[in-house]
Amino acid sequence: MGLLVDGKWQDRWYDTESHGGEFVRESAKLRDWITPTGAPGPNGQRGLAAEAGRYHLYVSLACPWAHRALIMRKLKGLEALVGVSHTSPLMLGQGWSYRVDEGSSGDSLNHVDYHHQLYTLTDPNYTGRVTVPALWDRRERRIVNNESAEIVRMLNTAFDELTGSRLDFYPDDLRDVIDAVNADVYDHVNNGVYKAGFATEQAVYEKHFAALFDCLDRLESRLDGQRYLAGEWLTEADIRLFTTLVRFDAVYHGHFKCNRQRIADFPNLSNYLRELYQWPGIRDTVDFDHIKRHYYYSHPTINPTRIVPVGPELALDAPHDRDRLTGRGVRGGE
Ligand SMILES: N[C@@H](CCC(=O)N[C@@H](CS)C(=O)NCC(=O)O)C(=O)O
Repeated sequence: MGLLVDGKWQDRWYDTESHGGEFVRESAKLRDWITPTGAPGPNGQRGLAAEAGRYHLYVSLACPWAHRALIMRKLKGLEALVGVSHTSPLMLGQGWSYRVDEGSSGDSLNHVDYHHQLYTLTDPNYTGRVTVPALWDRRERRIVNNESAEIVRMLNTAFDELTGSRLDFYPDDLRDVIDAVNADVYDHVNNGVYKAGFATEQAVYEKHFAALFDCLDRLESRLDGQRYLAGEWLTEADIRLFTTLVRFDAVYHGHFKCNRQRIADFPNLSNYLRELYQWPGIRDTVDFDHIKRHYYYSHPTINPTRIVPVGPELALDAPHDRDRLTGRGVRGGE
């Protein structure tokens, strides 16, 4: 694991020491947008036109951020239009790799061995962390965007003319509620598990542990009276929570020491997790072998033996009770 400095790869673990034991996530740097016509993005970002076959997603099947993009690609019917390559689950000295012998799909597009090479193809002097997901433009041979929250939004709308999909995971009238839930879930759950797990000071770990479970308690209550996070419609807020929940009992509970409870111990969250896991298409995007091998094998500061636990048994295919609440599916699909 490491990062690029002036285009040179350096094998370095996160620097928590200069932040008092805190893991501080770096903001994504590549922020262009795909739009239907190539018009600028919502905040004036450089726009690139949606075209069949032009863009390619580089993901890790282990990564919760990349997983958001994979789910959106699936649910929006983009599989024939946007290709995918996945890394090996093992993120070692050279970071994410496309070594087929280590479980990657390989990179049939650019034939790189390591994900950082895609960043230096984009900018030979790139400085920063080298993360998945990355959305690649085959025409300009560069990464368009490496922020999953934005990739999800682009996939939600940019290709609709080409696919005919009318599903809307970020409807106008629900944006305020989605944005508010996302902010809470991002800080305390999606990133919260990392802040607890990568902390190198006891007090820092305990602070993030408490904030994580306070947020899970809030979500548990919220989901008692409504089917999805924004109400009766499944939205991107649910997809963003799902990718952390589905990894929780298998990885975050043990590896990141987020062990006040398992998700299986929260009646509403566990039923909600099962409903989403069973949602047509979603189960196919979940790979527990990659998930478990990645975390337990790639973080030697946390798990130096690299032993990957065998359990737990997960019952994600068991029936759920969410039909007791009104659910209307995804907006646009009615
Ligand atoms: N803000 C980014 C974060 C992505 C991210 O941190 N991905 C992790 C994998 S789960 C990664 O590639 N980490 C490598 C590193 O930090 O060096 C996003 O949501 O797209």
